[in-house]
Amino acid sequence: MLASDLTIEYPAHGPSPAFVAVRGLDLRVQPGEVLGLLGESGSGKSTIARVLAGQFLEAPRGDVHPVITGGDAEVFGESLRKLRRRDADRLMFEVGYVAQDASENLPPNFTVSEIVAEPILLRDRHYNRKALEARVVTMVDAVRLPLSVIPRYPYELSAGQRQRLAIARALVLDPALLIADEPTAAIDALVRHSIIDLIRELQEHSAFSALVISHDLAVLRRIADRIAVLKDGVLVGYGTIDDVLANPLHPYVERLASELVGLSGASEQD
Ligand SMILES: Nc1ncnc2c1ncn2[C@@H]1O[C@H](COP(=O)(O)OP(=O)(O)OP(=O)(O)O)[C@@H](O)[C@H]1O
Repeated sequence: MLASDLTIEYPAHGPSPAFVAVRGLDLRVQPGEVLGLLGESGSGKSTIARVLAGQFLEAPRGDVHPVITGGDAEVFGESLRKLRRRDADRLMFEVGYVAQDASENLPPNFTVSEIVAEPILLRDRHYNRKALEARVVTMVDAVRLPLSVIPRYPYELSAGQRQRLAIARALVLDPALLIADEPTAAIDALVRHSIIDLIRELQEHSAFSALVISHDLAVLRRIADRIAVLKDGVLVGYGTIDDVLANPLHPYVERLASELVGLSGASEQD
């Protein structure tokens, strides 16, 4: 994945004027790398995730979808600026996407089995049923869910289990790139690390590239090889976590670095 001078805008709608959410972004996720995208609320992280996952050609009723108004991004050589509906469907099968609210938006009337199997059937509705069942078992097991959840519905699972289910669904087609938007946001602190460690473990096993988004540096420290720091839609830090924090190029990064020093000072005193 390569973004060059990428600018993304929400067009004017109703009384709301047009809004540039991401400006002049240069970003690359290398093959097999986990890149962390860090930034405070409203900095444009979800907009980038949605665009890079190719899920920006449609918007929910009454809303607008983001538009690439400058530069471009390429995902597996596909220009997102020129993306058409047909290409977006194909991209959906190549990029695993865990949206920010994925675990809360799982189809309520589908069982775990149907939810994990759905992307396979969308790609090939004649897929062999026995192979499909076997793939569901493999994925449920891979995300460390008990096989007893297979006939259950999302509302019967805990928030952490639903998140594992969303990850299983995103990875069922063996994507070469995973985009995970705040994968630990809806989960209590105790389970948070286990979800992040699970993504890292799956990534190491299957060697996919990943863009993991979080507002929490501690989360990214656990998983990312490098980070990109976003502030008000602009990249203000990019590199290994240690390099970015050691050479802050923006007051926001400086603040992050000093907060971290404060934290480690506090833990030394404990
Ligand atoms: N549909 C929309 N129309 C207009 N502006 C929008 C729309 N969706 C998001 N924005 C604006 O774009 C900016 C970036 O939003 P985005 O959701 O990408 O941020 P974020 O970093 O993911 O925030 P959070 O961590 O809170 O999810 C925000 O200022 C937001 O208000």
